[in-house]
Amino acid sequence: MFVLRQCLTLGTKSSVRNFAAATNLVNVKINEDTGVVIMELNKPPVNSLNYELLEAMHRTLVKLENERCSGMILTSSSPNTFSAGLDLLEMYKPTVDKARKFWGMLQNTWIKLYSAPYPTVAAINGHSPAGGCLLAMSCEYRIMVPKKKIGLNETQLGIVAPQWFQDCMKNIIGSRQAEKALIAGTLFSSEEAAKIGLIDELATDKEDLMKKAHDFMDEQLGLPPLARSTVKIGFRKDTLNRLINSREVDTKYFIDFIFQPKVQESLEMYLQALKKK
Ligand SMILES: CCCCC/C=C\CCC/C=C/CC(=O)SCCNC(=O)CCNC(=O)[C@H](O)C(C)(C)COP(=O)(O)OP(=O)(O)OC[C@H]1O[C@@H](n2cnc3c(N)ncnc32)[C@H](O)[C@@H]1OP(=O)(O)O
Repeated sequence: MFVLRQCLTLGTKSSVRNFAAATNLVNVKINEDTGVVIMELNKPPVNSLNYELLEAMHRTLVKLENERCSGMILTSSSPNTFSAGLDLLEMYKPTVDKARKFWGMLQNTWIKLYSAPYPTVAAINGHSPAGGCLLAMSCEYRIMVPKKKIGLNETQLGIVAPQWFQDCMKNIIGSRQAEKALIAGTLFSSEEAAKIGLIDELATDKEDLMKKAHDFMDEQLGLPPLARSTVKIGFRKDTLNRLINSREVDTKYFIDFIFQPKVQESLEMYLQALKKK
């Protein structure tokens, strides 16, 4: 039986209440029979990743790992968008302290998600540009509804996908395809993404998406968990360590980059264009 609880919920009833009072940016549903969790991003309208949403995700991921959840399906409550990527307002005219805190939380969240020992599936129920694509790529398996867009489109916005975003893409679609996609800032349709292996499966609609996500999870739950997670971490450790060993440098790149007047100009124009749509 599924029980809907808000961020976070593997504890007692009273701890559920405490967490629910803290935030509703992430909904967490647990199948109490299997221990499989559905984490649903819930920041309307487009799940842009601001500090608060990332912090809620990070807190959830820490809890899931501590409580030994058996698997996690990542999806969103938005009808049209999985995640619009990083919240552009976090990068537009922030203070240095705010930008540093934001970037640190993004790094924390990615490290936890990418290294999660339990199986992870992205049930991509809508558009998934840039940081949204990063979240999807950090899961082990990706299933997507038709006729939406996914990719690392940063170049198109006059910004640059950080090295670890690029590494994730390279690990999935290979160096040549990733180089082309990153230079052009390509947003692939769901169908194109399936062709190049950026996503693993297409679903017909949200219901089919969740069914396929559960099917994948059932397969994974049939495998010995320690062997499974050891192989997973073996594949991911170089990519993880590359960021873990250079977090400060990565943060400095981010800060130096976004504070350039040209980058601020690009962000301003892009934000205006989004508002005018
Ligand atoms: C040398 C080394 C250099 C290292 C450099 C280091 C770092 C720099 C790079 C950092 C990396 C950044 C990665 C990112 O994730 S950047 C974000 C990129 N995101 C996007 O391009 C997506 C933008 N959004 C869209 O395309 C669409 O919104 C959509 C997701 C397709 C959904 O479309 P739709 O349903 O039609 O919704 P609207 O467009 O009308 O949007 C509704 C509402 O939401 C606002 N909004 C949308 N996206 C964002 C966002 N990412 N951040 C903040 N706000 C967003 C939009 O403005 C609307 O607002 P209003 O309702 O107020 O009009």
